[in-house]
Amino acid sequence: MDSDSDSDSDGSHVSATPPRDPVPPPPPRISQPPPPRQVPPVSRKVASSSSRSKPIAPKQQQPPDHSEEAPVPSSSSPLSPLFTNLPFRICEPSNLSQPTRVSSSVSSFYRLRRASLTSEEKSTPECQSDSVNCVPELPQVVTDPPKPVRRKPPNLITDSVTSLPVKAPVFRSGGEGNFVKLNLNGKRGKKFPSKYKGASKSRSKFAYRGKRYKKSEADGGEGETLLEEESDLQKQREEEDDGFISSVEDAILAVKTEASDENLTKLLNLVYGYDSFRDGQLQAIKMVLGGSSTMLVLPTGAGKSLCYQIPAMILPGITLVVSPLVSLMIDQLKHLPSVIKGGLLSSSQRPEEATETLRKLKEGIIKVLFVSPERLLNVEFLSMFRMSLSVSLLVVDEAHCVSEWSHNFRPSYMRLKASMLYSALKAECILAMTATATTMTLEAVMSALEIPSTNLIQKSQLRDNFELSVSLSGANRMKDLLILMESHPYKKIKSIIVYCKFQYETDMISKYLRDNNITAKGYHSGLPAKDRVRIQESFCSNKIRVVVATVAFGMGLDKGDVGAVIHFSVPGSLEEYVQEIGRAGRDGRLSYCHLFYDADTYLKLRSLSHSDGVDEYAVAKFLTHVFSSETKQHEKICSLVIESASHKFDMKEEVMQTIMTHLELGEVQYLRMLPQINVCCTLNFHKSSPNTLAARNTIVAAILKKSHVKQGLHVFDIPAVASSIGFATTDVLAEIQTLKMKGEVTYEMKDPAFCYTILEVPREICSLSSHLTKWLAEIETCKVRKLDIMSSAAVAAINVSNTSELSAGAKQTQSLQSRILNYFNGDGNCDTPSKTTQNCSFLRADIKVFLQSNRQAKFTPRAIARIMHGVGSPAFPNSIWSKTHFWGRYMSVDFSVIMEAAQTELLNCVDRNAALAA
Ligand SMILES: Nc1ncnc2c1ncn2[C@@H]1O[C@H](COP(=O)(O)OP(=O)(O)OP(=O)(O)O)[C@@H](O)[C@H]1O
Repeated sequence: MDSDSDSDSDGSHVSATPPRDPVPPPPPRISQPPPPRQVPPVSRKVASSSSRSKPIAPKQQQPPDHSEEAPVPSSSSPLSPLFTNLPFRICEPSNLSQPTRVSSSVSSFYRLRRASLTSEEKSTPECQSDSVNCVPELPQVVTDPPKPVRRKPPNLITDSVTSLPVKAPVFRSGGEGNFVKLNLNGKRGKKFPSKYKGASKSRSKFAYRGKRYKKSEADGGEGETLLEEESDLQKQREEEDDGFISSVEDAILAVKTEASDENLTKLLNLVYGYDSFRDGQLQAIKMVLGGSSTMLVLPTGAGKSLCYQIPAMILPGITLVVSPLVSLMIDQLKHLPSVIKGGLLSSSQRPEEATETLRKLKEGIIKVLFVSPERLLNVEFLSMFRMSLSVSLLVVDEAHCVSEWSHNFRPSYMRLKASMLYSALKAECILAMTATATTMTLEAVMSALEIPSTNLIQKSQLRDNFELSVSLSGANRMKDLLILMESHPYKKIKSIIVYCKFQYETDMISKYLRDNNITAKGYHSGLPAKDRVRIQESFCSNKIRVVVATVAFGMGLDKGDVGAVIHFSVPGSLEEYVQEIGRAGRDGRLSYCHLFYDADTYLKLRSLSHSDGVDEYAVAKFLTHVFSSETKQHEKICSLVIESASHKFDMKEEVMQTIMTHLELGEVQYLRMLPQINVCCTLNFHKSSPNTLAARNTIVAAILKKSHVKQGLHVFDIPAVASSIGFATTDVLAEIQTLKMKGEVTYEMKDPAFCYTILEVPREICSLSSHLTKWLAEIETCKVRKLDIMSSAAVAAINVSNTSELSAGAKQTQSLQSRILNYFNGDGNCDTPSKTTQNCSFLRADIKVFLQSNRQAKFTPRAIARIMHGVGSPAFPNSIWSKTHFWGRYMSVDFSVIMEAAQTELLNCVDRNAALAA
């Protein structure tokens, strides 16, 4: 497989349908519809009065830190044998402190999971023996778990990295299992019995009698008596739950009357079982309850979700949560406390599921709705809010995605401009949340969402329970990984994530680990959704010790006892690094994060950073096509077939989407984007004749007019049909679907396309394309710089381990921590010298030979530079061009240097051809 083509850039392809619950949810018990709005008496000055919250500092250029800089070691440099430079503290287990026990009242959770199974499911062998197999594949759209979950784990995560060196290690034996919500063991119940000790009297009684009942029934004994007892217990349980719900209602009412610390803490304790809020949580909740839009920056695993869940219980209207990944939404939906009814809407859902969610939303059953940015601003969705629903709070999760200067910019997030959100959704308040944003990113996000600089709550972006280490690696990286995993402390850690860059690596490494008796599975976005769910759940229930994954795994993963995160390759940025190590130590205990630094991989990733770059004339050609003469009619629905356009303009789909979104949301609104659909439809009429149907159906009549007949089938363009009768493309699609249900037609769709209508034609395509190209070039440069900064931090940590008195582990942790904190507190733009070469004597000669041997192709300087860097593009795919002798040969030479040389050689070539022709 080609390495760059299967790189998981960000996991955005991850999509899965939410799990379907085996039993239909009981009707909601919390008062519905939502009570009338009562604004709690919270001071709106909360943010400014807090000593911790601070306004965004003005942009600061980080001084270059050359003292720790080192030349990138060549991959051919000899490897230090058996990790002589491994920075771990090697201690005998006897010297280590005992694992911190986290008390967790899990019996109610177990009961909840059991209760949600039908009796047949409870008795299936899978359910008895393998909880993973019991996990439904298709998640249910609306959560309505039958029983409340009450847990009481401690508040372990501290707020900031203040004291260095790192805390004394708390030895992780791994025997405690998973203390957090993703634990699905509850289905099987085998791992929990010892924990029932701490459960309430009535619950342990229930668990015990349940067993007795089964046993005596099997014996053919006193079934009836036991049935009575069981029904008594059922009643008792219901009374208990009614009591619980009314206590929650009372606590909610108390907060509505006065949103005091005490009342909020009572509610927290009742619903979540936690004794206190973590740093930043209370402040954020009060801000939101007071109606102030807020930017919340807390480290990974600090409990950001709670900052919208609690307000959602209090505020009268709906809380909308925008998330970048469907898998993330599913996880968050699953983890809502039972007293909050949740739902999900995403573009990957089946229409019936979406309809059901919309119905529940209208009926007031759903209080928290997770929605993708694409869905959020679609016309149908918006009209529903305009007509009947009120949005009390709009949450932008992973808010850094709004900014093009973040590591994970999403064009669809550009749609979340505050002006649109306030006017289209009438959202009363916005809460933007992230764990990883530089000052520059925060400024961009807050400006887009119109959050005042005084409303920033920002804590340290790094937890202090990581031991961070880096070692130099190379051709023997897999062996190095195995040695690491067999050495202390890794060999005792029960839950480990290994991050790598390419999909093929996940399979290769997991197989290698399995061959060496380590239970491991590969995970990447190319796997079927069903397999991904299964792997994640096996990992969460500790059936798999190691998951070897691309970036597609882990965002939002809340498994408390992940004890180590290992980076098989250097991450693309410090943000990515912090997000990924953030999967470890969420239970507050010391966790270990090791990074294998390999210069070849760094160069390869640097080359890949150029795969989104575009040239001005390509952008101009693209714009000319978008605004071509056929598309200019007012209200005409235009379409751009993605695959052919991508090939024609040599632009990746995401780049075209970024440009289109900019044309919609930039200073001038040139166009309006419509839902992306397959535009080419081939229709086969079965029952009635086409003309009979057309006589009573406007859409069919339009289809007959606009289609051509090929082998008896009608082939047509959906936007063309829709435009001709002034309908939306979705109306045409819905009608075809209805006809199919009636047995009238069958159809096939192809050619996914961007659909849009033109609002204004740009007066000067040239200046617009120049502006767009400059902007895209800045994004490209920003991406490369982020990688350089990450690489430089890793190299500095390797070098620093030989230069001071501290132990290697502590020195490296300290070095990486300070780099990370400086980076996030500055504008993220530290001056890091590039590690690529600026000149190469044979480059021009090689380009010349390359051009001569490929006369038939139409190259651009960028296309040549990509080939020399071993990066495929839509018009020059790896499958064909990786066969050339020059593929990836100049990876170590700066991309712009190759582009320049290619430009000169291409001009020489044109001159030579002209001379020959003359
Ligand atoms: N006050 C608290 N006391 C104890 N545990 C808490 C508290 N608040 C949240 N938690 C727990 O912390 C864990 C992490 O919470 P959450 O998933 O919201 O983190 P996050 O900040 O969104 O992390 P990430 O950015 O990595 O997704 C959850 O298991 C949650 O229940």
